[in-house]
Amino acid sequence: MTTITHLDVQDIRFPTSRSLDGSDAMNAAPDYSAAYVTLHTDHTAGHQGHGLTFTIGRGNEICVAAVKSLAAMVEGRTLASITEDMGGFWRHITSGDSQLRWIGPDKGAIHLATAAIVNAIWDLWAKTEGKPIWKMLVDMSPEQLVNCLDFRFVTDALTPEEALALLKRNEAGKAAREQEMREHGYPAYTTSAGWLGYSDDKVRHLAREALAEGWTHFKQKVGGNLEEDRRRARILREEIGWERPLMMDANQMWDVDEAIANMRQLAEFDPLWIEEPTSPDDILGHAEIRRRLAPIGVATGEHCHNRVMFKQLLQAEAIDYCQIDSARLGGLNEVILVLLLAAKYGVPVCPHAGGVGLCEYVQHISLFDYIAVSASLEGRILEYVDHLHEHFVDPVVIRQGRYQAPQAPGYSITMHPDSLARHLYPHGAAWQES
Ligand SMILES: C[C@H](O)[C@@H](O)CC(=O)C(=O)O
Ligand SMILES: [Mg+2]
Repeated sequence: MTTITHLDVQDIRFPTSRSLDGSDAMNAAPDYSAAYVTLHTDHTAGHQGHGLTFTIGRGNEICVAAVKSLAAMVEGRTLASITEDMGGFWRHITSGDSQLRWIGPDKGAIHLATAAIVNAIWDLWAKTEGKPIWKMLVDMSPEQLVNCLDFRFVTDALTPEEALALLKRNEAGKAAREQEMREHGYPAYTTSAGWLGYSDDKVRHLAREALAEGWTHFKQKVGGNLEEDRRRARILREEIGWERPLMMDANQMWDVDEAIANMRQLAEFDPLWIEEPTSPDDILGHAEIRRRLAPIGVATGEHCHNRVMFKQLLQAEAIDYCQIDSARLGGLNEVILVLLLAAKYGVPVCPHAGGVGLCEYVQHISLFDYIAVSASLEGRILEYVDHLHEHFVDPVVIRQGRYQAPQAPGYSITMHPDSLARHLYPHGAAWQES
């Protein structure tokens, strides 16, 4: 029996703003950061659970404080007492302390902190089972998976019985799809040539490099100056041609009518989707943009903080692509629920991964989605950004623009101790250099 003896949380920050990696129109100079959780245990093999939530610098200390406030929910508990009723555990950590719930509910720093802890529990569980998360999920029965979910507030759109039926409908082909993923990997697109703060030369050079590496789908940032957006789109089209899909991401810069007007200007570059065209909370605004911009698709989700928001985006037919974020939703339990909601509404899930550790997380989610939930790759493409993977013990592996299925047990989110020490904010060595 494994007991979680105590929880540690560290404020880890990478000075990515120095090179403008990750920059966009709204987030001009992000320092990719993580509130990094370690669950210490008395497991005889010394297993620890790791999880992180992602921020872009200042404010990371607020997530760290929120993790500390939630720590008592898991400290002293046996892993089995949690995993035998994962749905109940998730209800407990999100609603069990009504005073803490008040500063959410299911949103903001407290929900980001929830994600870090919940994902650390899943990581620990998968390590003790000796399986990567995606494989552990694929091997669970539909009943076990449904037992991990909290359907509160979504039963008008998805009941446990419907979730069970969705998971059962594609059971037949699971083994073949697993084999296919092990052999070929999951298709991805790169955002790394398209950050807003990069010079034209850098965009051109990175696009060429990415093409040579076998990338077939590209994303660029827009939403600053329209003429500059057009110039960068022209560069990208010159390099990648017109056959390869190009996506655009405005990171919430526009009002609804502005988004429509600006995207009509950018339509000549044939974008597959416009991502976060407006406020992430404006469900009807997204629906309006989608209706008036078709056939350009509308994508959103990296700032969509819970299952209720996704439910409404789907009910309102507001999105063509559902971009769940593995650390903004309250961890894997809520992610799985949204995968099922999206499957019910027939909307492809293309997870967000622009951040530290997010690529490591989402590869598991998309593999599980394909093998056990959607059984389709149509309209599905997983984001990749080429930053900070060297800090992870089991980093993502990409070949010819496809994520290779991870083999190591866990959620691939464990970081090297020296990386943690070096990037501990504010005293780590990385923060002492100018
Ligand atoms: C601040 C982040 O880098 C953001 O730009 C990521 C993002 O929007 C994406 O990857 O999509
Ligand atoms: Mg984005």
